[in-house]
Amino acid sequence: MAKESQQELEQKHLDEVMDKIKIKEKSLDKTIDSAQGEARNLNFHYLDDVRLDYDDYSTSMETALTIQQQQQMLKEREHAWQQSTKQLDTLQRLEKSPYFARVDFKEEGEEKPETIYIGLGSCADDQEHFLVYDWRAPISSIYYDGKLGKVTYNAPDGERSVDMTKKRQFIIKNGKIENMFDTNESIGDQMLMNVLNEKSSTQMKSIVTTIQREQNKIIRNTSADLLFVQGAAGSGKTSAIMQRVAYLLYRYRGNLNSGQVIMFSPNQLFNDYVKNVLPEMGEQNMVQMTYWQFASRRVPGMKVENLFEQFEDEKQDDKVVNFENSLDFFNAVTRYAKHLNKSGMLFKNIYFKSKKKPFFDKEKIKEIYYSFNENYNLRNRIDATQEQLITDLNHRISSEARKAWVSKTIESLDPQQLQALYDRPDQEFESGEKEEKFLAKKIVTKELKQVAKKINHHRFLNIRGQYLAFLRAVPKIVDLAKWNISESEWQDHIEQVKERLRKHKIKMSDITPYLYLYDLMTGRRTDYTMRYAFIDEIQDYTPFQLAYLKYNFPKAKFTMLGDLNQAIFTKDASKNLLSQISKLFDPEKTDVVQLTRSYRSTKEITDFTKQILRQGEKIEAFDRKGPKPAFYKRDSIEKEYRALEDILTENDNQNLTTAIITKTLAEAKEVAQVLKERNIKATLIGSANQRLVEGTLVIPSYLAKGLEFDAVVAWDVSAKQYHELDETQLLYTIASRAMYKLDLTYLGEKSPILSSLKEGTYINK
Ligand SMILES: Nc1ncnc2c1ncn2[C@@H]1O[C@H](COP(=O)(O)OP(=O)(O)OP(=O)(O)O)[C@@H](O)[C@H]1O
Repeated sequence: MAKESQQELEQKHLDEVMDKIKIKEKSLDKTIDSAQGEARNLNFHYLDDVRLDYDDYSTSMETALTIQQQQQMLKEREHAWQQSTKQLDTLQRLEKSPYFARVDFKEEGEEKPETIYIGLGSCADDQEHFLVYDWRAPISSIYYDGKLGKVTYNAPDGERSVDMTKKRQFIIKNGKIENMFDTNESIGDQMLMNVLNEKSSTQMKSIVTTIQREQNKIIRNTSADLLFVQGAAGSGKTSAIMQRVAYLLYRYRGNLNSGQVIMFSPNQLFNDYVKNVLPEMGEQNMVQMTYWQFASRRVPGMKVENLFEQFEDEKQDDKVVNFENSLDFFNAVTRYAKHLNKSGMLFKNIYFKSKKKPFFDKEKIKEIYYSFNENYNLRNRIDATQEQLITDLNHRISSEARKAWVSKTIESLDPQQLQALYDRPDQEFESGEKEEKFLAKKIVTKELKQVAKKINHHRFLNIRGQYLAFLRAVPKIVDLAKWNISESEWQDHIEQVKERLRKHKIKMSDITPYLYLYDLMTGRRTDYTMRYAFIDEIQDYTPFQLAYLKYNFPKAKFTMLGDLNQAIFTKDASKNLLSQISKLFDPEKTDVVQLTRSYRSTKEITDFTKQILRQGEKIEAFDRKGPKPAFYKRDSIEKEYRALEDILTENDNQNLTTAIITKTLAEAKEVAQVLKERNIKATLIGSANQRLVEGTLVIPSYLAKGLEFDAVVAWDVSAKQYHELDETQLLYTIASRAMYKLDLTYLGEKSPILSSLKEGTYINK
């Protein structure tokens, strides 16, 4: 049959489905209205029906039962109502474009193929016959996974095999089939091309209709404890995670909710960028935070080095930092904490009234702490110490009541305050002395509450001191020579940490060991609620941080995604990250997936950017055409700015959104300022707390992570700016943000990192 008439038939089917959806919507609307009405009614009569008669004991039991029954009914109604609203929500999403694919397949032994349509949600007609299958349903997997012929998928009762006879894709807009393709490939390139040709936006899009086979593997993996995805820039790692979360929430619905899924993302801007993907698929967003937020909310009194400081601090890459980021160091903390069970725990005095004489002396606390036998672990020890201190505190109430400050306090009270101390207004006492004793006790008990609070909050622990003591003990635990660190270098480091702690500051490389030590010392309970943890841009994490995350979320399965070529914080140390991480997980339960095809950029840009990476990493370009990347060599800053102006005008004329990406924040500020003076509208993204907006942006490299733009201007890629070999990853990250057009300006000499590009893969302008 000609495509035309096929399309007519499909349009007819589509019209029928849409009609049925509309009818369903109407009936659901009614159900919701009446459920709401009933709930309201129930609430309204609630107070009438429940006659609260608590004075009479015999009826109070009855009252309680009535309340319970009423509440149960309300809950059920509410549940039905919620179900219906959820369904209505799905239908409304399906209404305009109910599905995007069709597959025909024959079950074994069957003659006639079955046809199913796949869309963003499921919908069945009144006879419970599915009009549309959710893309996450087991059977839908064959659409993404296989070619025509024999294919298998995982049904709830195990693997099933079917013969797929047709695979058809639709582009449907407002109820009309605009185009359709029959394909044998996983997902036809034509459909993908259509999607990829769309313009960039400030919000990430869902890729449901064109998920690729390799990506599907990531999305539907349920067996691995650690799923590690190494993927080139633009290969859809982030997109795949978002789809995976949606998939998991569907697959385990009823048992898994979005609050049990956590995602660590590179920065707040990025969170903003992806925030609509899940809601558009009808799911709630997971818990999302940056590692910095995760760490710093635990230490409210301290200033943790932030992204900006971390990036702009030149000395980041030294050997001490590398050591502190390692698993060796993690193990050192673990060993040190174990040893604390025998000795070495430090304590602080607890003061009350007098600043000179402690109320509880640290030596005394230590004695209590170590008085418990060896079977105690650190957590029990702290609990038992806390209990003992509270008991001691209570014993000291009488002796404290005899102190001078107490009678002075009583004298200073006004009649009202004094009155408030009595149990009853007309309380009588045998003698004045007894009365005074009574009041003194009251005052002391009240005042000692501060001490009790300190005890209960474990203020007797000396966490900072303990961290420093640990650092001092490190040379005894680890052979520092192995890390090429001398005794005196280590001592210097300790002094620096000490000095920073004194100012309530801590570096990124110290905060995680600090928290880990604290957790072990106090036996803080780790987070058992999280079932899935996602870590994007894994290359910017240290093995220590990953080990800590694993410790902190013991029940979670991990999905880690990254591109070791984009390590802009950990640089070369990231190269052996994978081998370090794999030590943390059972190898049997670790799956590694490689994504090599890059979807973000045109072939011209991908072919250009991959040359920046010397090792000739496996990166395949997707065959989409665009202009070749262009270099603008200029010999004065004025001319460089003029070139920038020309590029921006050209991009504007082509309706492309441009991001000017600079190396540092200071540069970004400067470029934004100059553009302003020249009356060119551009928004400076100077902090991760800002919003992405439409129009031209000026943004420093480390904030551009994970984002993408129609056009990128890599500002000043001169030899002066990028000269270290380990800045390769940085340049690669910048250049690979471009989807369609990439321009690179520089003053004087081009960076040596860009010197061996093949001729013909770029132009000079
Ligand atoms: N299967 C797909 N269908 C359509 N578009 C896709 C697909 N996979 C990826 N893309 C698109 O490619 C672009 C890059 O995807 P994404 O940001 O997820 O890649 P990434 O691997 O996280 O990149 P990076 O590491 O560089 O940040 C996005 O615009 C995304 O929509």
